[in-house]
Amino acid sequence: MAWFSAQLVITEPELCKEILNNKGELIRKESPKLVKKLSGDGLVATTKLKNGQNCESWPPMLSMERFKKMVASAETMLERWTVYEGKEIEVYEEFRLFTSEVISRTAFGSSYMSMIINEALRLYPPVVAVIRKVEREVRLGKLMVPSNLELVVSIVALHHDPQIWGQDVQLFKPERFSEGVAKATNNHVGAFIPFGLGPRTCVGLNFGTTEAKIALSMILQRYAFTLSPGYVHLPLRYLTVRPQHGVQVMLQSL
Ligand code: HEM
Repeated sequence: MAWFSAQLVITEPELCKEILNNKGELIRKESPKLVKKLSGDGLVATTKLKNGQNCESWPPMLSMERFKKMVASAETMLERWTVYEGKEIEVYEEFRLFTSEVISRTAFGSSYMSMIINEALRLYPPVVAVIRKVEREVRLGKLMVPSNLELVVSIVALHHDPQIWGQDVQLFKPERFSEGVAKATNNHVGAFIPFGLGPRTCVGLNFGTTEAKIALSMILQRYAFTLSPGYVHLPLRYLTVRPQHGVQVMLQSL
């Protein structure tokens, strides 16, 4: 736990769990202006309209137009299939590249690919921290926290705590997750939270991880790739964490 200007930065898994599990009566979600523009107040927020009625706010980034773009490739496939209307479709060709192994890996998690994705999200969590504001004085563990204080749940600190992950915390070791997240974190529920925790958990969790698995499966079926010697490792936080100079790879067609 540490002060960062007027904000209290929380790094203990138990406290983080307690804060994020709060349903918002005592500890409210607080987002930087830019994030608010994208995600509004989140999905569980209710705002008062001018006529006094309540209305559920819908995050701008979840607009229908954006969803349509996200599922564009599936739409293209479906469009191609419209010419087959009324006939049986030979789907084998469409799915030829999706071997049963890839499909089961993609669909049923617990694979080396899930371990790789978890380890990447551990070392480089795209969202480094989430912020909450204390509405009314509240007890957190042994602390009495006054109202209006901003709490920063530091995801990046939790993910780099050697007491949880061991002395090799800085190494990229997907095997940590070979027996699941609970085992990897020694049952510290709040220690691995790339998508947040509690009532405000990311709604894109399944979409995001499935999309990554499908994209990776498709690439790995067609190409082998190695990192280019020109790659410079420089993770940068600009709203989310990203490689400042991109990731240059050398592709070899299989
Ligand atoms: C690797 C990809 C992603 C990561 C690491 C991520 C991470 C997060 C985190 C940490 C939160 C919790 C914020 C908080 O507690 O204050 C969150 C919330 C949210 N995420 Fe994601 N996210 C990802 C992808 C997505 C995608 C693809 C979508 C949309 C399809 C999405 C939609 C949302 C929304 C709407 C919320 C707000 C939920 C609420 O406050 O009720 N995210 N995300």
